[in-house]
Amino acid sequence: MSSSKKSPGSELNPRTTSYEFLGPPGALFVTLTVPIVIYALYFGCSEANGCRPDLSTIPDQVVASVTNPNWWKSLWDTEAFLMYLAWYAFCVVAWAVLPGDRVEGTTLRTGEKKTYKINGFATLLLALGLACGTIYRYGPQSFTFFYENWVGFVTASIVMSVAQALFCYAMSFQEGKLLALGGNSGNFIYDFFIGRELNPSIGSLDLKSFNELRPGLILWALIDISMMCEQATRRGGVDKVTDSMWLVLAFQLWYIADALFNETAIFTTMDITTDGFGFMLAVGDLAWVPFTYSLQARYLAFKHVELGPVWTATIVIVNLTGYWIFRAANGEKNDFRNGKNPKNLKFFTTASGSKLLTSGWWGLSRHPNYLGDLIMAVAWSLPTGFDTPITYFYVTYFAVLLIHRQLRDDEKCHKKYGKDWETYQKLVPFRIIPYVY
Ligand SMILES: NC(=O)C1=CN([C@@H]2O[C@H](COP(=O)(O)OP(=O)(O)OC[C@H]3O[C@@H](n4cnc5c(N)ncnc54)[C@H](OP(=O)(O)O)[C@@H]3O)[C@@H](O)[C@H]2O)C=CC1
Ligand SMILES: CC(C)=CCC[C@@H](C)[C@H]1CC=C2C3=C(CC[C@@]21C)[C@@]1(C)CC[C@H](O)C(C)(C)[C@@H]1CC3
Repeated sequence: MSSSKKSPGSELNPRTTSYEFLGPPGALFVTLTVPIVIYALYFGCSEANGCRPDLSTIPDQVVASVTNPNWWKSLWDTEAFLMYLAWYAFCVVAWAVLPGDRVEGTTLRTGEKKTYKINGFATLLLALGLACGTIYRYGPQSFTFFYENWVGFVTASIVMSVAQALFCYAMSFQEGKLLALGGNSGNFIYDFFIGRELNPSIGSLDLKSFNELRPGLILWALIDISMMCEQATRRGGVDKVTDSMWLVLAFQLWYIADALFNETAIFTTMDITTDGFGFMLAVGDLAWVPFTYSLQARYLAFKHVELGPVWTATIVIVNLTGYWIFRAANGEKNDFRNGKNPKNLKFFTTASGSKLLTSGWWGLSRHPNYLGDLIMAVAWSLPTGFDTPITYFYVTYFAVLLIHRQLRDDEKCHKKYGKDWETYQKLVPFRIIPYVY
């Protein structure tokens, strides 16, 4: 920490009195549902069923697997678990040894600022370099292990998420910890899910930002590459990979590289400023992102969709439009929160002293960045064609997540800015999509 002003006591760590996610039952529901959905997307969208599961047989299949006392053994793979641990260790070692600037985050309730090491992009380049080197030297068939051992890797990442969430929950009871305002209800299920401590760390390694940007996000890139290799192996070479697979790979790698290139922009997001690090973020970062966001690439590994130039160009335009809105909006807010206003945008000064942009992208809606992200989500699913709705799961889930997130953020800002937030809502009436929502 860069300066010490107040040490966290009960006045800085008040009890959480209002619940989100419908309280402990909702938190328990999401805790159990997220791992189930990750497995269900794998079994429901498989090569065997062509990603068109026969819904009438699902109840019988579920009963048959759950009544088999050894069902859990089919989810466990020691080799995949060890490989996953090696991957996680690689990310930690890369963070420790690769050079990177030390950058301060936003000001915490204590008046302090945390310092973060910025070398996520270098870690991505190293991981991509090693993966591409392996594929170049030994061929695409040497990099298909994620496709072949999918379930084992999913289980490994879920075990890691549970372990980290439990560890952080236990450590949050140590003296002097700054807690998340929303994660200190006293109810284990709820606080474990939301995250009790705001910024848990081991030494100078901040677990929340590390997990959000490195082991899960970079793994997503490697999984996509592995899916491309699976398709290349089946089709007889990387030069035979379909245009649809190249599009998904290019769009998602670009998104991941963008997040890591703009690593410091994460410090003004809700996850870092507001949420604790609990099971929600741990499983979201480590399991959900790599194994559900790569669904389109996994589908294309076994279903070889050819788009042709017109569809390809159309989808590229959709993705570029989304990316332009997403990057410009996040850039405007991030610059502004770091005391810069290069476009001379209009703003509104609240009684708290904090300012809110009212022109540029942030004058069009209260979350223009969500709109750009959603448009990109559509562009990532379109290359899979229209044979199955399951590859559009990401678009549907993401729309629900962003609408819910917007509601949570509105509530947070209302608490923070009071009447000024209502004035701001009148100045910028649309929530996400200008003139629509
Ligand atoms: N791919 C994925 O799965 C996901 C991607 N995302 C992306 O992450 C990015 C960050 O999202 P998120 O953290 O939810 O939200 P935002 O980046 O929109 O941050 C919200 C915060 O910005 C500040 N703010 C709100 N309005 C203004 C304004 N007019 N001017 C200046 N500051 C303002 C407020 O904080 P304060 O005033 O306190 O500074 C508010 O709490 C988005 O691009 C989103 O699309 C998010 C979730 C999942
Ligand atoms: C279902 C479930 C458990 C959901 C938890 C939500 C998480 C999956 C998402 C919460 C916020 C996220 C962000 C990104 C990935 C998804 C999660 C972790 C993000 C890292 C993706 C890349 C972007 O450029 C980003 C850095 C802006 C973004 C930050 C928020």
